[in-house]
Amino acid sequence: MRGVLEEDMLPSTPGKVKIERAGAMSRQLHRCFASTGTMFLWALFLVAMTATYLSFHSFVDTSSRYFAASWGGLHWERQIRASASPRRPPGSAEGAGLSVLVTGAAGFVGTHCSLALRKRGDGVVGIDNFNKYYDPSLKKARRALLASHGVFVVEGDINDGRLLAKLFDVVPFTHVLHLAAQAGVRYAMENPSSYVHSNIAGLVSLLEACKDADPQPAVVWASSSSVYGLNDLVPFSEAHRTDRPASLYAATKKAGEEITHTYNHIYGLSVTGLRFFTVYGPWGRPDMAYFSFTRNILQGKPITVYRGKDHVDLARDFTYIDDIVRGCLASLDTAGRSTGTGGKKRGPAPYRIFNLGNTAPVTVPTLVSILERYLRVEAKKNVVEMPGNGDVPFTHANISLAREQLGYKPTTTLEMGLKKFVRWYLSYYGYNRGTHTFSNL
Ligand SMILES: O=C(O)[C@H]1O[C@H](OP(=O)(O)OP(=O)(O)OC[C@H]2O[C@@H](n3ccc(=O)[nH]c3=O)[C@H](O)[C@@H]2O)[C@H](O)[C@@H](O)[C@@H]1O
Repeated sequence: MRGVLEEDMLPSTPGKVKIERAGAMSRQLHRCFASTGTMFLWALFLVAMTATYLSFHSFVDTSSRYFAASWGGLHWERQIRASASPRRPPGSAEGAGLSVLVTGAAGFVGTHCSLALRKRGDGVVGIDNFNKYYDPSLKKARRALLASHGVFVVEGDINDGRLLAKLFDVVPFTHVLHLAAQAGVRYAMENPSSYVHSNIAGLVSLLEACKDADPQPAVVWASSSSVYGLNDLVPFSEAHRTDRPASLYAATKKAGEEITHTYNHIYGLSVTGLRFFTVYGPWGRPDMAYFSFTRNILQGKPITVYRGKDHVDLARDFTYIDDIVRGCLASLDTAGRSTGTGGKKRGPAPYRIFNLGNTAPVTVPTLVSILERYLRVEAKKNVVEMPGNGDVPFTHANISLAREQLGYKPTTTLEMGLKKFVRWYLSYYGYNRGTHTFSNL
């Protein structure tokens, strides 16, 4: 048996129902659209409804973005433009001035480079996500320092493609100095995904924005001495093997070198990768040994000093921040143009990699004894064998290539650099206000 609904739908005589239904429909249509005037009104009504829907949708979209994000709006755009404008005097010997987007601007190297650029009259806009890998109040203090020199730092993540696209919309940046990263060699065992998030996904997101930008900026970015991994030829040269990383951190930096190469090859982005060697100095990173040793020594807490196999001391080619800043600025100045526009390559663009080290390695126990001298406190040392946590026994940079092509010439010994660091540390953390005086600094 067929159901009632089914019976209603099937004609008793094929063809009959069509005629009847067609007649009924035309009567209905006639009623609805009795005149062309009514049809016009209906059309007008539909257009108005569609327009209302679309504008409401775009209002919701835009306002939700502004409520959710700390960026956007006319005032924000004005701040970005002002910060990005070079302020070199017209006709100055250095030329028109760069307009640089600095990622990780509230970080250690980012802050120093942003200040140096601003001081010589370049335009700088920073971006930083102020994550909690180490004390965010130090990052906020660096941001305040930058603000006092007219450098605006956007709070945002390099994984936010819409934010990056907006920044490039507002400013035709000539250069990107990409320093945002998840740093630290040993922390990669605790939180591996943070390295993939910042050093791989974040890097790709940034390069996508750079290749889409018109004009495309030249990109200078921070790789790491850790890419040399298990290489034991010294001093480390750019021509040596870098396919045996010892930590996930190093592996993400090495991946970054390969990823930037593809963007150079496919899209004509000018790329310079800088392999930094254990950078230290004022406003530095609290997770690094020289910084945490200083804190613990002053607080009377023990420090752990790692030692290599067969009781061999570990050594690092510690490089002072001012030398690194000079290397970064020279890289920006000599970068050469990206050749693509709107994601299309127009010709080959430079792809460079440089070691930026001090080329004078110092052992970790020597680092400790310099700090003890400046702090006038003997450290409580726990000497333990280096755990298998991604560390390498020594680093030592060959800097001939950077010297030749960038004019890079580090001038600060660890002794001199630590003196400046300790002076800053004592003042920043208020040690000089009490009864302590450090007249030796
Ligand atoms: O050159 C680089 O590419 C890297 O330099 C540093 O990494 P690292 O050299 O390991 O710097 P520290 O963490 O300050 O360690 C310096 C030395 O002190 C040793 N150390 C560290 C911590 C500790 O508690 N005890 C200790 O003896 C380490 O084994 C190492 O030999 C940075 O943390 C990385 O972000 C950077 O990429």
